[in-house]
Amino acid sequence: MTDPHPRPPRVLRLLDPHAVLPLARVFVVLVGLSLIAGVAWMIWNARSVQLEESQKETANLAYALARHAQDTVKKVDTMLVGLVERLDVDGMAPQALQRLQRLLRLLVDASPELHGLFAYDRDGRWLSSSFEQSAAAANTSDREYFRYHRDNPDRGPHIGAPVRSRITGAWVIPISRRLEDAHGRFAGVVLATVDMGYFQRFYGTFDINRRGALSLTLDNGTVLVRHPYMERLIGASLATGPIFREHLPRSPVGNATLTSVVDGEVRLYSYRHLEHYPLVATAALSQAEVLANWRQDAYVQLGVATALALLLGLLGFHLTRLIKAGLATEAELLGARDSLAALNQRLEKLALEDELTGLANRRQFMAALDEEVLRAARHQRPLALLMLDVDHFKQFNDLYGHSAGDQCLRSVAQVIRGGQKRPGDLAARYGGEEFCVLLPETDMAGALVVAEQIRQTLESQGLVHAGSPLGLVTLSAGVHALIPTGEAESAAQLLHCADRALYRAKAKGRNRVCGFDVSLFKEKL
Ligand SMILES: Nc1nc2c(ncn2[C@@H]2O[C@H](COP(=O)(O)OP(=O)(O)OP(=O)(O)O)[C@@H](O)[C@H]2O)c(=O)[nH]1
Repeated sequence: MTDPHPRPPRVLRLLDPHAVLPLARVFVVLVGLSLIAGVAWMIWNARSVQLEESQKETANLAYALARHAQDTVKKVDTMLVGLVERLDVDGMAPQALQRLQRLLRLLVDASPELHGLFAYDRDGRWLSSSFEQSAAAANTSDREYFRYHRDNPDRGPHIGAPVRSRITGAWVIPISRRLEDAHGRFAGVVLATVDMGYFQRFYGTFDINRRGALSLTLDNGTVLVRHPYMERLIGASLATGPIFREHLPRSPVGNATLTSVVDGEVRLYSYRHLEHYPLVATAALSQAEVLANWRQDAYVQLGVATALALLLGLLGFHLTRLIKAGLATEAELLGARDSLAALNQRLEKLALEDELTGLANRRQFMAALDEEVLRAARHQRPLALLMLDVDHFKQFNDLYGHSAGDQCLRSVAQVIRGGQKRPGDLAARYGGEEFCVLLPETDMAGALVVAEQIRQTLESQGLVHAGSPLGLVTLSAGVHALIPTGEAESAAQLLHCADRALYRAKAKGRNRVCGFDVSLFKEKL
């Protein structure tokens, strides 16, 4: 058996409006999530780009600081080399030292980075200086740089921790070289003090926002210069900080994002160890400041994306409501269509069926008769018609009443319905107490047998009819069969002849079957 409602293919099932509703919900959620995810990705990407750019900026800054420190120290050291040479050649006689003092003053006046130039003997006593002789600076043997050169044969430059000048009180960075006599013994120290303000002014020209930091340190972590200036950091040690502990031992140049050991600020750091001196230049920008603009943009973008996602959600909600309403309307329409179809079927049945007996009515019978006549004519096959009429039915009604008469007609109809043997046979109520049975593919002999069977069956039912001579309900039947010519009159001819035969059955005493016999009828058919 074929399924009256076959399952549609998968693609069509997806287009089914009931499947569309969850699909629409999933679609709206996915689009909303994709929107937010896309914007979040863009924001995160912009953050990485911003950090990368800022890190490049700090690397360039560190390079500029290192370059500046390198040039400054080199220039000062070149002067020290010249001074050592001069003392070696001219000796330390008072006249030579007086000439030296004039030179030292000229050099300091011509060098903005210099605070002062000094020469001390092996005991740390003042030999010559760019300053007038001062009691405070008369002996320098307690200074770290002096002790370094006294105890160390190294003749290279030495950069010391910052100290306060004993003459001016200013912070200075001491750069010094060892003096030796002809036998290579320690003979004293030449010293250049570099003005810390010189570095501070230079560092102040860079824009590092409010919380950035620039510094110059010895490679052991001792702070020489720090911008913005912090008194407590000058000479302090950053040796325990991550740059000196972890990064510098691995690479002389590098970048890192670190939390400052000084003030706890998270900064993007770039450091660079000078090529020829034990100095490290460091530039750092505050991560919070670097990301400030990005953060503001991110809030705006996220706000817009969230608003769009909400709007999308609202539209989706509205859309699903519309789909739901559409589905409900569709269901109602389908229900109405089904009811209408059922009603139509019922009306069709009513239009073709006799209400009292449930047999085909006269309209259906006439249509079937025309059709069967044409079919039989086409195939040149016999077609038979029985006309059956209940005997003395008027008396039955009169005796038992109209509703008992109806019931009797139903019983008769039941018997006649039982007379239909083949699927093509059609029993109908022709009108009143008169019935017809149409028998395709049946000749006169076969039709007479069917009619007789019906008559006998009714008789054998024993339906009491006091007004009938037999005391039972009986019927009379007229039968005719023919092979239609195909002309329109065949149907009328069949009806007419069967009716004539019925008339004859009635005339012959009722409760009998008569076939139409043309010889017995005078009239021309
Ligand atoms: N109860 C009932 N009676 C009907 C119906 N249709 C027709 N009749 C009655 O059937 C009777 C038919 O009577 P007649 O045509 O005189 O025929 P008859 O009394 O059967 O006599 P014969 O046919 O000559 O034996 C009439 O009294 C009709 O009123 C019906 O649907 N129900």
